[in-house]
Amino acid sequence: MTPLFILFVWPMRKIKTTVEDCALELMRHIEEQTAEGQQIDMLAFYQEFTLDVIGRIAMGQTDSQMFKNPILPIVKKLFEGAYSKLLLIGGVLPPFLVEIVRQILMKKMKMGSFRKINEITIEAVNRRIKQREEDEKRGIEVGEPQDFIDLFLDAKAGDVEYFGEDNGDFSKSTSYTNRQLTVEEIVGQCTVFLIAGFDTTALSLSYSTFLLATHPEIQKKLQEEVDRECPDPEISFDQLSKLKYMECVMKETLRLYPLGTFANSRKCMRATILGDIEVEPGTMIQVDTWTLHTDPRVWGDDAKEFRPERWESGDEHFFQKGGYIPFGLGPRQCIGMRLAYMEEKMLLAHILRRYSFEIGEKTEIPLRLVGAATTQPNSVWMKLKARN
Ligand code: HEM
Repeated sequence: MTPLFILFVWPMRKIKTTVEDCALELMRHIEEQTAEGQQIDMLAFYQEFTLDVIGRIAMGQTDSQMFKNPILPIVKKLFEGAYSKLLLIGGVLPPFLVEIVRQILMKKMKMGSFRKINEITIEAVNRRIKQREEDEKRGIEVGEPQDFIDLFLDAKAGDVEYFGEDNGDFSKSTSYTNRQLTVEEIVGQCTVFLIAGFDTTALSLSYSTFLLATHPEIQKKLQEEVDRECPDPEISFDQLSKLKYMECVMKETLRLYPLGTFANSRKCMRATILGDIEVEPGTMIQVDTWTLHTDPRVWGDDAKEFRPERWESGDEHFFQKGGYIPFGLGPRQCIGMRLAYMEEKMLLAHILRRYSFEIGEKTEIPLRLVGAATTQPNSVWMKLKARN
């Protein structure tokens, strides 16, 4: 079953309030921890932020858990573990080996970090079911959904989008349903959101931060836009949509530092010719997103440069050429894209109104990239200079 429907029925405007709450909470921590001019590792701060957002919209968390969230070290382990490497090579293995890798992963998932995350989510879902039962006994009607758990509990069969084993051309995930979800399935869905939405967005924010600090003229132009479009203490949904240069910065960041690229893999369902290569049905194809995103035939001679302006005249031509796939492509494209962009815009706007990112002695230049399932910088230490 695809979690696709959930981000359609959940109004982004409602999520905006939660995202801004989390952004303001992070601002308090930033202020506290940089008060004496200390440098901070922005990667760690962004992970606190994105986990808080996902925790509050998908995991039944009711208030901020920043810098005290017991789930954080567990989730981080998921991305460091040996099985994230298995996940990575899974995309390029022959089908019979993919099945073996899948079995190993399933076994691993029943142990360790996944088990702990599952336990926490099961508890949250059961708590919500109990709460609803008690409310019903007291004659209290089910109100507006507060988060994804409510939406999943309310979902009827007709709400669920279907994707079969394949769509004729390629296949990816395989399961689907036509009935109300069980607790196990709801827990599975929430866990998918956690895993897919936590690290990716934190990393994208980290890379943007690094690029802004190393390109002060671009940071200044972005600050001018934020000052102009977001003059009030609270940033509205409409103000966010006016941050056009910010969008260019985010797109350019994901071009130079694509994430979760292992997910850009597909099983070929029909005999196909790619360039001068014949691809047999059943072959697993792994797209090399890093190379694609810096191909001079698509991007020009300055392909390796950070130049957000290249997006200012629209992006259709890049998509038409198939040269830009940070969120994948087709029916299984990332469903969290709008959420990720909103989180990034909201947080960066709040930070850049108050501070400028500056390189400090601890900043690693160039970034030291580590990891497996998602490539990530080892750290993104920054000085945050208060603006006048
Ligand atoms: C900058 C942040 C993000 C990046 C770069 C990113 C990237 C990707 C990529 C490359 C895929 C594979 C798409 C494909 O196979 O065509 C994917 C899938 C997915 N992403 Fe994201 N993602 C981000 C944020 C999020 C967030 C915030 C969420 C949810 C809270 C999310 C949820 C998902 C889910 C559920 C899938 C699987 C979709 C499916 O198979 O139907 N992602 N993402």
